[in-house]
Amino acid sequence: MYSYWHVQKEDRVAVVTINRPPANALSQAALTELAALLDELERDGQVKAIVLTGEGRFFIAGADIKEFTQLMSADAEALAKAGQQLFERLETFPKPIIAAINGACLGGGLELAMACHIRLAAPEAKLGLPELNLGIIPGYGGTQRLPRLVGRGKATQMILTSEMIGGEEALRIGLVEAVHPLDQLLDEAKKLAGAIAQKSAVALRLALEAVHAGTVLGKAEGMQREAELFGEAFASEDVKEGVAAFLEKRRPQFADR
Ligand SMILES: C/C=C/C(=O)SCCNC(=O)CCNC(=O)[C@H](O)C(C)(C)COP(=O)(O)OP(=O)(O)OC[C@H]1O[C@@H](n2cnc3c(N)ncnc32)[C@H](O)[C@@H]1OP(=O)(O)O
Repeated sequence: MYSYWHVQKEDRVAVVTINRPPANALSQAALTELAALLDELERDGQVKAIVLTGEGRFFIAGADIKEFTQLMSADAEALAKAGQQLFERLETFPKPIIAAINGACLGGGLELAMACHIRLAAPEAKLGLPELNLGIIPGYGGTQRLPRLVGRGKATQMILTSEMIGGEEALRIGLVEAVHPLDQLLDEAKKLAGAIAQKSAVALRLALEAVHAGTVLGKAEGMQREAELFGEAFASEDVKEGVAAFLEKRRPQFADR
């Protein structure tokens, strides 16, 4: 159904794999398909968590550089805005998205991974924003998200030098949450997604929104939003089940309502 994205749904988790040899570069067509795929995953009530990974030895080596040869300045601005919008959609997606970074995760690839909610990596992954090597700058949100994740100094250093770091270094600076051997990475990501999928879909959505609010609003407004969302959680059926299950010393069976 999609030319560049393979989707496997299993136990309420969708594993989405980009397959665009040789480097899984993000062409405009691949990004258009990703937007449609997100629509599908949002609608699918069976899917509660998503794992995003790359086929072969690359995660995503960036935007497709071959599409840059004819790009004019005005078109480039529009292209950046469209990419930013799509990655904003990932960041505000109502279901958790885990990036399983299996290999080169560069430029637009890292920008996509940074828009995901959680990142896991293999030690041999290579993460970086090497756009300056091409005489351009990151354009899909990299200059904004990287400093928020690793601090302004380290982000500026990575962007200005185009340095690529491995999974362990990415873990050390807070760019990824965990490192797993490559042959276990996908299983670990699925395991994490599966554990998350046990929660109420309502609470997952509200928690994601509350955390995101904190990154775009000031603290006082973020607190206000958290209180509102806390109130919304109490309007769900799942809160009754969660509290009853705790009191009855059993596992909750959430209806996701
Ligand atoms: C708004 C967003 C902007 C951006 O994202 S700009 C792009 C940022 N990304 C980059 O600059 C990364 C460019 N790629 C590389 O630096 C290297 O590649 C790697 C480090 C990822 C891998 O190096 P190695 O293992 O030596 O492989 P290889 O022979 O360079 O690449 C294998 C094939 O993949 C193609 N390729 C790699 N990255 C891209 C890309 N981003 N766009 C289009 N093609 C790419 C190559 O050309 C080549 O292809 P062939 O085998 O036909 O020669």
